[in-house]
Amino acid sequence: MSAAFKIEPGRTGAPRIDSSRLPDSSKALSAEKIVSFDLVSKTFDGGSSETGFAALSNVNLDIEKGSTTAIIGRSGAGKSTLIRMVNGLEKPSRGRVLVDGTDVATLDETQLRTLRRSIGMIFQHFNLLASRTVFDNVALPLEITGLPRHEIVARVAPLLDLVGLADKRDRYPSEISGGQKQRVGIARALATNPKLLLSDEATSALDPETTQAVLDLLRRINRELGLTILLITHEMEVVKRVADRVAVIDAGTIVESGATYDVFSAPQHATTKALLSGLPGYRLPPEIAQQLKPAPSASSHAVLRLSAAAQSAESGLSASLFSRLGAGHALLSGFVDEIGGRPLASFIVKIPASTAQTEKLQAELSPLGVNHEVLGYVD
Ligand SMILES: Nc1ncnc2c1ncn2[C@@H]1O[C@H](COP(=O)(O)OP(=O)(O)OP(=O)(O)O)[C@@H](O)[C@H]1O
Repeated sequence: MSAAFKIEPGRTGAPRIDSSRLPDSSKALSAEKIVSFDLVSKTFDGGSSETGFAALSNVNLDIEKGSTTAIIGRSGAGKSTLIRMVNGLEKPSRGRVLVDGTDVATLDETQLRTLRRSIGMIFQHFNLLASRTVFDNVALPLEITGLPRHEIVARVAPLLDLVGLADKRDRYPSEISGGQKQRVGIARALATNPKLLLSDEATSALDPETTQAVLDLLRRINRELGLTILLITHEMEVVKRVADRVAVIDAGTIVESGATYDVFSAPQHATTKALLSGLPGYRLPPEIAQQLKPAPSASSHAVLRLSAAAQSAESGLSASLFSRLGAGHALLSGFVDEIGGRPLASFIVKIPASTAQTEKLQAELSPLGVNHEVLGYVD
């Protein structure tokens, strides 16, 4: 776990992380911060309320240069408010937002315009101008800066190549698909050669196949151009596919953050667990979910979720794991997923409640590098 990513309450007790096992993209991250939220709070005027509505409270979060960081949380948790502070669209009521070390609140209009040119943004509904062709949409931010036409052409053409739309340059937005519209949005966001790309639910309006293609493109941009990406999403599939870092926000507070692999393999906070519960490997078989109780009775079984690096599974982990669970266990489901480029094996098992006493089980499973979580009890 990198020290540059502030650890919030809730990550205590998380599994130890062997940084030598981090994927190459994570290793390549510099510890330099591109964005820092420093004790940021935001209160909106609350209509009849005198105190207003606290949308963000004391948010501390660093975004590492070169990372792809996802901010996740339920609807209304404060994700958009947080991300909009990075380009000065929203101002903190307290605290500071630093971009490359500069407090955004101290910038005058001209400096703010310069900052915004260095930050690209893509949106759920693409925000393209219907009256402009693909080429002219991408060219727009450059026209605003007053760049001569020949330089605009020289900049836009390779961007259209990068996003695979060179053959659509003269089409209008109404003549291209949703995925292609988002590619135009990405090319437009890259036109001013930004150091940071903000993504606000960029794939939420796309079908799964198109989402994959757009995510692949974002991953390429992150790796090949070294662009830092800060995204907000409610899609956990998006997080596990592109984000090397994740921060979980709940009611305006960061409740958990860290490397995506660590957070996804051993979620600590109830909100994180709830957000992940729909992913394969976390999902309970429906008949078990229906029966699940919070406390054991005399004859009940504990339902556990076990997770471990799948490489260990190849080296005989599953055999030792299941032998340590004892003869009374039953495997309810198993899934190997890829989180941030690393395989993670998850099993849902049922064992006699008497063998699920945490300390004993911990002693059995820890040496194998297996995390476990008691999800509840069934008869
Ligand atoms: N301009 C505003 N005035 C008053 N309240 C606001 C304003 N903008 C946001 N809020 C409130 O602040 C809270 C956080 O809003 P925000 O849009 O940041 O959440 P979010 O996590 O992005 O939600 P969603 O996923 O639904 O977009 C919400 O309760 C919202 O109603």
